Amino acid sequence: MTAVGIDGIEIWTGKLKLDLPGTFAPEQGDDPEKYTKGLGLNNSSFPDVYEDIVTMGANAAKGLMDRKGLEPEDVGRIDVATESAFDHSKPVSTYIAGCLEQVYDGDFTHANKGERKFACLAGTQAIDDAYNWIRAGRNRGRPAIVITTDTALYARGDPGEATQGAGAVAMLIDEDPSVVELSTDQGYGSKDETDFLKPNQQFPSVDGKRSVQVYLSRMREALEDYESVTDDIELEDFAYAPFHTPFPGMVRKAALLAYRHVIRDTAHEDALADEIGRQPREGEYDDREAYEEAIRGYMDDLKTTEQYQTWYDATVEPTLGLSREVGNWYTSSVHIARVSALRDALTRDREFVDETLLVASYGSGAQAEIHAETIREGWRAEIAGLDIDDQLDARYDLTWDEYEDVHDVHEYDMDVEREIEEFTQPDGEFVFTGWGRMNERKYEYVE
Ligand SMILES: CC(=O)CC(=O)SCCNC(=O)CCNC(=O)[C@H](O)C(C)(C)COP(=O)(O)OP(=O)(O)OC[C@H]1O[C@@H](n2cnc3c(N)ncnc32)[C@H](O)[C@@H]1OP(=O)(O)O
Repeated sequence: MTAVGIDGIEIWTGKLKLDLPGTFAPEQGDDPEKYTKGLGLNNSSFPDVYEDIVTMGANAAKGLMDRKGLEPEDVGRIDVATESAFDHSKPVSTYIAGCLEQVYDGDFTHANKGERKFACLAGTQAIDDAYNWIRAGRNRGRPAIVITTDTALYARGDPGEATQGAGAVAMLIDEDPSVVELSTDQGYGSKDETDFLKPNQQFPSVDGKRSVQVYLSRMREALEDYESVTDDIELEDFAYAPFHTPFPGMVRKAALLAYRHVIRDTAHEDALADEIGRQPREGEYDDREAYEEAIRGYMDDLKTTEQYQTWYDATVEPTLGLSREVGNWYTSSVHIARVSALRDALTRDREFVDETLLVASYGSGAQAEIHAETIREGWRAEIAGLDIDDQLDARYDLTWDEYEDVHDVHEYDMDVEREIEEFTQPDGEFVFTGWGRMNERKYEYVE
């Protein structure tokens, strides 16, 4: 079967930055280490006043098309995944295609466009759609562009405010891909949950503590489902394991749970037995409560072992690099985790063509999905071509007062009476310019 997967990637970060330990923590009266060590975040990205999900998505897509030498007619499909859409009918992909048509000679008239929604999972689902479309032979040899784009803002004062972020990723999905080939096998964990939702509102209603538990439960179910369609997973099978990363501390919890699950009844469990005992088995306990307490004790011990730490440092920690500097990008989050892993491999000059990633996506509401990806020959050139370090360095560092203004500017219901100036100068990018006669948002390309 022809390989299908990710052939190219571009990232666009919001052009502003909030320093969490330096600027946010003092205003909250918090110890800065709650952010750097507890949540695992240093900075969040924010959109400047002329940026939104369309400009960020269009800028990422233009970067991708230019790098891959594509014209609009070459593209058969544009799907956008977002949980920050401002229009209940017209998909964001049409706005983005409209932007791109301002700068290319051709148009996307014969491209299929859509929008995917399942919280942060939607980007992975949009990749699935493209994969299925190509595998079904309906693509006429053309690739798909999948764009994940979000302004992940929370209401002021919500505990989630510390985990905000804004940015976009554009990915080219094609046959014979340069970066990774996607596995056909997938595992799902899915249940109707009300942990994080936006019922006709811009900012989420969140039960933060519960959302953490829901994430872990759905991930466990997805892992079990994935194991049921593949051979049992071995730790050695995966070079990196990129997870959906709302904040790195969440992944720390998920990785520990996944490790415990995967090593059960293996030589890895045996090797730890002298140090921390074997994993509790439910049948050995009188009731569920006692069993769960024993599991918690085992996990506390497990995370201190050298065996676990070595695996975590090699396989999971490198996936968190970008997240620590940008915060939660919702639909993009697992995709920047993958890029972080590949950047780590590049820095280490690692030869790992044909090695495998275990990719774990998640969306509140709630569903997790797990699949594998195989590294392809062209990964190194694609990842070396990213300019994300320059973008991160160029971000404008907001003061507290400026952060409050920026949050107000991006809040739909907020009537900002004073004029808030842009903090950065647009340069070779799409910008938001105001509203049209039908309340549509308008965009221009600034040279
Ligand atoms: C939103 C999505 O993208 C979808 C999902 O993944 S849902 C799952 C994740 N959920 C979210 O991201 C929801 C939005 N976030 C939130 O609501 C909140 O950020 C949160 C509930 C996750 C945490 O908020 P909080 O209650 O203010 O933080 P709190 O739990 O006190 O502290 C965070 C961590 O820092 C640790 N910490 C606190 N102070 C510390 C200090 N001084 N030094 C070191 N660590 C510290 C805490 O112990 C805690 O770690 P553990 O959970 O491992 O114990």
